Amino acid sequence: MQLGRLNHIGIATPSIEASVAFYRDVMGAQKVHTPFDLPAQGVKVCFVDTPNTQIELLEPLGEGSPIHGFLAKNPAGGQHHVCYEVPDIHEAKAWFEAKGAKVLGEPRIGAHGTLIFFLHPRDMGGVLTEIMETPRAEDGH
Ligand SMILES: CC[C@H](C(=O)O)C(=O)SCCNC(=O)CCNC(=O)[C@H](O)C(C)(C)COP(=O)(O)OP(=O)(O)OC[C@H]1O[C@@H](n2cnc3c(N)ncnc32)[C@H](O)[C@@H]1OP(=O)(O)O
Ligand SMILES: [Co+2]
Repeated sequence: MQLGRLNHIGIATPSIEASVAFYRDVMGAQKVHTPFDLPAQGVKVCFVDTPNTQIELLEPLGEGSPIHGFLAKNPAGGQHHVCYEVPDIHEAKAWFEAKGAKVLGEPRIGAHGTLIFFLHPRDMGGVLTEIMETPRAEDGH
């Protein structure tokens, strides 16, 4: 398996609106994308571009959101996960399983429209890690 680029850093927040204002007005973000809901993943998402990657702002969506647990421990929000790209999601899943890392659930469609999965933080040096298949040009993402 070949580790690709850092696609995004996931930041949990109680308010995407407030976080957008912070990244725009304090951090000088030049491009803030339109927020959108991902009900299947229990999140509202807003991407903020940086020159070499993206910030993925995540607000809980619905009772079962995985963000609720994080915000209960970190009410102001905080760094939630990192996401790396791979050329083949199924090859990557087999790779990490062979390394003994716990893959959380089956690959599913993520915020960029390609297959993703998560690796448990305890197997990743304490960092919740998302693996995402690199969008192909024809995917338009
Ligand atoms: C997919 C759409 C979008 C995209 O980019 O495409 C997203 O990124 S959506 C992001 C939100 N979705 C997820 O996070 C799914 C994967 N997450 C999970 O399955 C859970 O959050 C899990 C298993 C990481 C934690 O579950 P839960 O919160 O119920 O368990 P605990 O609170 O008991 O935590 C267990 C253990 O893990 C530590 N932990 C929890 N969250 C994190 C984190 N974000 N980063 C690092 N460590 C984390 C927690 O402290 C506990 O550690 P322990 O030493 O046992 O106390
Ligand atoms: Co993510």
